[in-house]
Amino acid sequence: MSQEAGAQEKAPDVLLAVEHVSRSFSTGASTPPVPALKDVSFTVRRGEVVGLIGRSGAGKSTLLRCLCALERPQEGRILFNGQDLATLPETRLIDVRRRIGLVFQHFNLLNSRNVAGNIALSLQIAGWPRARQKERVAELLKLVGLEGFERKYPSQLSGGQKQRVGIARALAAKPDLLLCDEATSALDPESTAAILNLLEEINRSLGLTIVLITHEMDVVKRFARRVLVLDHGSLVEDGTMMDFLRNRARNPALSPLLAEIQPQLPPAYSSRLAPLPVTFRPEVKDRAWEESWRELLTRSPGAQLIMRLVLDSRTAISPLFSDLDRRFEVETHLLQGGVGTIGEALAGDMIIGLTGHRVPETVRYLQERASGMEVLGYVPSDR
Ligand SMILES: Nc1ncnc2c1ncn2[C@@H]1O[C@H](COP(=O)(O)OP(=O)(O)OP(=O)(O)O)[C@@H](O)[C@H]1O
Repeated sequence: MSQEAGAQEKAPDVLLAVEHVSRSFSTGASTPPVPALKDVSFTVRRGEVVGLIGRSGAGKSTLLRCLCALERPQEGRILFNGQDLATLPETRLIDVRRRIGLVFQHFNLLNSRNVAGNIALSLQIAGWPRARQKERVAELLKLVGLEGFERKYPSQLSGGQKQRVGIARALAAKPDLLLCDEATSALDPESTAAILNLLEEINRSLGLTIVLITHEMDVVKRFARRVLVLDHGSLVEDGTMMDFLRNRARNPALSPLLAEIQPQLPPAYSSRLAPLPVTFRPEVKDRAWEESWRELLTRSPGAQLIMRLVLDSRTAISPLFSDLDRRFEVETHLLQGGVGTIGEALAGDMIIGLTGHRVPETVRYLQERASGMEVLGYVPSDR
């Protein structure tokens, strides 16, 4: 049995398997090659919606080009429907590319063709008989909410409408995978929300696998159930949005991305935030840390311990703050954030201040209950 057939048999629900993919670019004889992707591995199951995020230069475009077989990795395999795009002959790659629909940031519509003509172009390229093209175009216009727009030209459409045409064109030949490259980055917030809703609807109704590549954290938070994070060419996270929030403290690469969506300490507090005399280490039952808090209170009675808390849906809706007051006689101040929807579930993401003598016990108690926690420091008493 070939390696390819073996991979497909092992996991028939896996549409895409990226295995140890590396790609670098040479920029001249005297300079070392620039690594764009370093040993990247992940799989995407059929019907999944995955958000792939990274800052500028993280390697997103390079990965996208490898996924749609426009570029080959120097190392590793990219199995799409069990076929390795890294080694498949060019003649067979043409068929593979037809199984992948691409949605672009700047829509890439032909201005000389009307809406119907732009969508039909995909069908012509895929060799659909002319008689079936008209019916398929009508079906697609209905799907993307553009019935009655077939004779309009791109110049007569808004950005959101152009992207709907782009999505219809990408779906025309019934691909197995929809790859969206910064599909909402050129749109205003309202059109972004509408396009993300449309993609969600398409995933639900057609069961289509979608990989959305973006640098916008807000888009991923809103859309994807699973998040992949690229940083300097390496895959540094693969999990749910909640995993992502939980791991913030552990993985410094995530902080700048999460700063876009997570609550930040208000300036009145951040300007006074000081490091604790002894760092809280969640893994150690540390007497020195507990004693240092009591000693700090003698110098600054009423000091507030400042921490970031991530709560799962059950804890987020529980009366947690009054529970802390009852158990430990601490006051809890909600400084920023609260409870909202993350991915598909309700969750808490907040910054709180704790005052009281039993703050160390409270922090340990929260440690057991919170999905994620980070002690940021303390703010001295202003009394
Ligand atoms: N053709 C190329 N020649 C030389 N270097 C390249 C080439 N393509 C990409 N790179 C380099 O590879 C790295 C990753 O680039 P890539 O375009 O994949 O990142 P990106 O995450 O898509 O960034 P952006 O969000 O800014 O588009 C960068 O350091 C980039 O300069």
